[in-house]
Amino acid sequence: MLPDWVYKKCAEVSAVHREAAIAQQAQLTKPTGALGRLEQLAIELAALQATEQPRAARVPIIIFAGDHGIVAQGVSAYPQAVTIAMMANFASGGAAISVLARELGSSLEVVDAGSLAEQEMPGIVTDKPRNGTRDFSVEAALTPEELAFAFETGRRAVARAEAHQPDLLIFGEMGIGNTTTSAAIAASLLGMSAEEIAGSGTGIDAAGRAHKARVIDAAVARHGVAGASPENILRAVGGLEIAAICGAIIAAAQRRIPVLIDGFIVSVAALAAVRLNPSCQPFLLPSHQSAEQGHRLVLRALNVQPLISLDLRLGEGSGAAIALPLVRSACALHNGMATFAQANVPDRPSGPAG
Ligand SMILES: O=C(O)c1ccc[n+]([C@@H]2O[C@H](COP(=O)([O-])O)[C@@H](O)[C@H]2O)c1
Ligand SMILES: Cc1cc2nc[nH]c2cc1C
Repeated sequence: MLPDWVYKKCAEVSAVHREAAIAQQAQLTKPTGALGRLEQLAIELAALQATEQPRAARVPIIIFAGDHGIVAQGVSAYPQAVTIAMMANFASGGAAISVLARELGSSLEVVDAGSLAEQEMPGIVTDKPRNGTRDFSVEAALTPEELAFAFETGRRAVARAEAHQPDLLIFGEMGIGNTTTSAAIAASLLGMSAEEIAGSGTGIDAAGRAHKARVIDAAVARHGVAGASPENILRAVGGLEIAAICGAIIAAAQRRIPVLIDGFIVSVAALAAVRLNPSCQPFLLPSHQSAEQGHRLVLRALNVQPLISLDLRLGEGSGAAIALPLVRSACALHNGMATFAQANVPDRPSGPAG
């Protein structure tokens, strides 16, 4: 159902560079382990990038947008028209991620992966098989061909980003209704009830959340996708921007480009990517834990620990962008600190007493 490249092995993580980075960390002028998880981050990045000097300088941001037929069931606090309006806001520089991209010196590309926009929009790449998904409470969201197209959309975006020689990539998303879609995918992949995973998204109340969970559980049962293959889950209850991100993650890992994972929706796309192609797993770097209820469960399933937890629930790649300076600090420390020998600082004595 999906293109062959989706299943091709991702780049090898370099054990040689991991060992070299571990040895380098041990020589830096600090008590062993004193930089905590930043040490691990630098070591993993060195292994992923197969380099002695891990880098997080060039980090293009790509936002994939899509609309969701499921909004007809009253599952979002905001009108569907926000998706297209925010796409224009990203492109004209007024959205949170636009500000963060400028602050970080990152390029920002907006891809219409499946919004309801009838026409091409200025400053936005249009690359979609249809306008919006079907309402998955009544029929499958996508055809197999539409799903395959969305994966290619993700791969094409990564191929364009390669021109910037990225050290890392950040993928963001925009799509009113996409926390419902993501919760349906996550519930199906994890074999859990929507009650455990569905959150308040853009801000629905407790009654709205209970309704959202019922809509999801009924749809998962209707399509019979609890515990099904990721391909069937994405076709039945998926979203075009989510499938595009899934393809983009695999394509990035195949090109040895680590990805800083954003919030709930991007993490669900990452979980589907890992289920489709487990060799992309090491290339997923955590950023933040979103306020969306199910994010903790999805991060646990991905086996990653978030760097920060600031109750963000914006999406757009904003959590990853906010966490990027920590990754940059980890690299700068790894590459720039003096060793005990260079600085003439006495190291801890080796042996049992040391
Ligand atoms: O990234 C997150 O964790 C996150 C959590 C809640 C909401 N969002 C954003 O809000 C939109 C989806 O919310 P909703 O309520 O319409 O499903 C979508 O555009 C996401 O970018 C994002
Ligand atoms: C205004 C607005 C901005 C967003 N950015 C990402 N999701 C969003 C949802 C809304 C409603």
